[in-house]
Order: sequence, then C-alpha cells, then structure tokens
Amino acid sequence: MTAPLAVTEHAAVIHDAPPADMPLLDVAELEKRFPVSGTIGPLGRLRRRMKGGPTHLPHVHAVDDVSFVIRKGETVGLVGESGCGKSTLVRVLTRLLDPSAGIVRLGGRELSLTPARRFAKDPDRGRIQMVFQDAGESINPRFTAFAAIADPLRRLRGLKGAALTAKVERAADQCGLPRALLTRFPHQLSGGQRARVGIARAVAVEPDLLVLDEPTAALDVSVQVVILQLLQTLKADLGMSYLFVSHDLGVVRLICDRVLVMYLGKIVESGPARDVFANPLHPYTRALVDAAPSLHDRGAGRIRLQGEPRSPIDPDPNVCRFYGRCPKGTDRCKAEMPTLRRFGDREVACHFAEEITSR
Ligand SMILES: Nc1ncnc2c1ncn2[C@@H]1O[C@H](COP(=O)(O)OP(=O)(O)OP(=O)(O)O)[C@@H](O)[C@H]1O
Repeated sequence: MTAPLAVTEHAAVIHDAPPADMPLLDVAELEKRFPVSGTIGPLGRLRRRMKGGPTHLPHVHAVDDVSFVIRKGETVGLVGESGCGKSTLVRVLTRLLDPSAGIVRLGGRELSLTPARRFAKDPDRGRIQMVFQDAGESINPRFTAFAAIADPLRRLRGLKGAALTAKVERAADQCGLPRALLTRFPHQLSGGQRARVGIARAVAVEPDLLVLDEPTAALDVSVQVVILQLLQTLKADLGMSYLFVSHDLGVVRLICDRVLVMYLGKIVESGPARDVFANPLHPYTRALVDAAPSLHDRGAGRIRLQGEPRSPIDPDPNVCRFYGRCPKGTDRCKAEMPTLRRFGDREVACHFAEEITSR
C-alpha cells in the first residue's frame, strides 16, 4: 500500500501536476453588488432616493451568480447590451474590483478571497492582464510608450536595467510597435500604435489569460482588422487564453471559440460561438443576433427588443430578468427564475428554450 503523502508533499504534487482537463479559469457563483446610496448622478435611470437607514441600502446586482470556465488556449466571448455587467465582471476578474461573493480559480488556485490590496503584492496577479477599450485613456499621458510597457514589468516582476529594457523591446517587437516609437508619449502616437502599446503592456508580463474589454471599439475599421489579426497571432505564439468583451457579434463569431451571453447580471446562454449565433436558444440571444448588422439578416420572425431592461436594483429573485421584454414570456417566467441548464455543449437559462429543446 502506498504511504499517504504528507500535506506539503501532497500540495507539491497538486501544484506540479494539475489534471489535464483542469480549466485555466474557473469562476463559480460570482457576485458583485454596488450599494445605491442617495442618488447615483451619472447613472441617470438608476437615480433613486434612499428611504431606509444603512441596513436598508438597496443594491445594484451588477454580476449575479455567474459561473463559467475558460480552458487553456480558448478565446471566450462575452456579449450583452450596455449595462448588463460585462465591465464589472471583467474588473472583478482582474481585481480592479473586489467581488461581493464567489470563487475564482486560476490554474486551480483560488483568487477571490484574497483582498485586492494583498493581491496587489501577489506575483500571480500578472497571470491575468487586461487590455482596455481606449489605450489612449488607460495609459498615463505622462508615460512614454517605453514607460507604459515597463510599468507592470517593474511592479509585478521587479525588473530593472538591461533586463527590463530587453523585455520591453521584446514585447514591442511582438506587438509590431517599432522601437523608435518607444520614446513617444501617447498623444504622439496613432490610435493603432496606442492599441499596440496597450497590448504590449499586457503581454510583456507573459500572462496566461488576457481580458480584452472592447479592444478595438475606439479604432477605425481598417485598423481594427489589423489589431484583431495581431491578437490572433499573439495568442497562437504565446499560448494565452482570451476573454473577449465585445458589442460586435460578427467579430465574436469570427474569433471566439465559445461565447457567454449576459443579461442584467446573469449568463443566460453559452456555447460554441458559431452554434449560438446560428441557432440561438434564448430569446434574448435571438434578439441580439437579429439586431446585429454584422450577422446575416434573419428576415421574418425577427425578434426586436422592446422596452427597457428591468431595474438591476434588488431584482426579484423569482422573476426571469428578461420577463417583460421577452416575446416568449409566460406566467412561469414571472414565478420561477430559470437556471442555466445544459443541452449538449450549450447552456441556457430559459423555460421556453427548455420546452422546445425537449420536444
Ligand atoms: N460603481 C458603481 N456603482 C453603482 N452601480 C454601478 C457601478 N458600476 C456599474 N454599476 C451598474 O452596474 C451595472 C452593470 O454595469 P457595467 O458597466 O458592468 O455594464 P456593461 O455591460 O459593461 O456596460 P457597457 O457595455 O456600457 O460598458 C449597471 O446597472 C451599472 O449602472
């Protein structure tokens, strides 16, 4: 009989040999709520007077019980209307925000319960990097391109001198940014060059997962194509996984292996991107596809979204979030919140979809 491993030996075995099928990122029951105090000026439609004391604070449920995985080498798309919680979700994953609840594991190691401040000193933090929508806004205007790319290498890897310069130049080369431009400030660069700086800054620390929040939305169409090609090349060369947030379903269909569809803080459908867009199961996904000019025109039977989403403030846990806007909604949808159910390699949270797939 094999002697039981001592705890430390056991931990080492787990660390050295993760199971082959272990996902790179494993997100379980993630929640992010924002307290609504008095009025929230810029959030217009959420403006609301606080009636009770602090114990009665209402909350915006921006991310509500979200679970998904990303496997090594996968590109997963995250789509949904403005305000559905995409940015909040990725900001929690990249630890710009602390979660209210839930677990995030990266390569089997739990991250969520580490407070953001402590996590800032954790060398593992560099394993998830973010590329922001507008590199011009996310890069410090007083930093040259060199300083912008060097910053995370200094902070997260403690590099300096020749080693730092070598890593910065390597990242610039990988991202097609001429070294001569490294001395320039953001305002002296074109939109495409700034996007390359933003990407170089993220890949310089050799992350496992790149979170891309609308990385090409601020660029001209021709530049978008070039940057998307660069991202594809980098992924293949460096073996990274991507979480790709986008409003452009055409791009998501093109570059993503799988897609997560989010509505009012919840994942309502997920599956292989091509299948989901070719045959949406959730009426909300169907409406998104029908409204996307970059996908085919579905003609008759199109679903057009009517009305406003329900309020994200303390939503009724028993009512489907899409009820009221959904053309397929029934009494069951306002009495019982549908949960994600698996159909083959798809998952969908919808009573109607459940009925038609079981016929
Ligand atoms: N700091 C905050 N305080 C209160 N509510 C917030 C805060 N940040 C976001 N929210 C709310 O959380 C919900 C989700 O917002 P979020 O920005 O994550 O959506 P989104 O899908 O990324 O939208 P967009 O595509 O426009 O960026 C919205 O109702 C938003 O108003």
